[in-house]
Amino acid sequence: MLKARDIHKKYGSLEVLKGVDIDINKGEIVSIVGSSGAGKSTLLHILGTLDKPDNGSVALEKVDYHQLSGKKLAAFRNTHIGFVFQFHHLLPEFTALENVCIPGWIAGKKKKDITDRAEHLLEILGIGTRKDNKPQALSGGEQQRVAVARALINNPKIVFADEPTGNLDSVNARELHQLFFDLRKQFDQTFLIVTHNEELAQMSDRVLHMKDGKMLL
Ligand SMILES: Nc1ncnc2c1ncn2[C@@H]1O[C@H](COP(=O)(O)OP(=O)(O)OP(=O)(O)O)[C@@H](O)[C@H]1O
Repeated sequence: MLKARDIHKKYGSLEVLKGVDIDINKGEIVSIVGSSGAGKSTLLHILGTLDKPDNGSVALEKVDYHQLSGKKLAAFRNTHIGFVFQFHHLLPEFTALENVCIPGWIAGKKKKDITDRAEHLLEILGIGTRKDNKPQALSGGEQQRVAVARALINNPKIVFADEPTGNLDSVNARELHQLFFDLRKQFDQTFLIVTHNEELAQMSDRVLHMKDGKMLL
């Protein structure tokens, strides 16, 4: 489903990615691990369209999306790619439900369909009763679940998660890990997760190890 070849990236004279290949199949939950500075987040940002590679290609179901630009790239990102970050980046003035709906509104889908799916996702994630609260009234774990629901609202082909549980205590982290697997079971959802969490890495279908800008075999 996701295929990247020979990804290179430099920041000034710093060579951060030195020819990375990656293949992810539909419905897989894959973790990327490696020491700090290995280039994991840079790779995830490139795969997720948030940054461009200097060289190499990235295709999602055969669409080489780094060839897209402007509005086409933004639309591709919004409809096909979900993101979960360490800090949830929820909008404080909107309720949990509204935060989940926003990417659906941007995609121009029917309001009722978006609301129904958002409510369903919040239910699955165990926070259905908290939907009318604004982020500040939610716990860290609840906020992160809202962020996961938001990532899933447009039924993305893949979700990229960068240290999704890095800011959570171990109980909340474990619960969120379990939810990724529940979502895979329910939607055949594909996840690529950068993590320092050993437990999450071990639960994954595959673990990819990065070192000094390269994927270890
Ligand atoms: N925008 C940028 N400009 C300059 N250097 C950058 C930029 N982004 C990342 N780097 C550098 O690239 C290297 C790889 O960073 P990256 O965040 O990808 O590593 P990482 O493996 O995700 O590390 P960590 O586990 O600490 O998050 C680091 O040396 C970092 O300082």
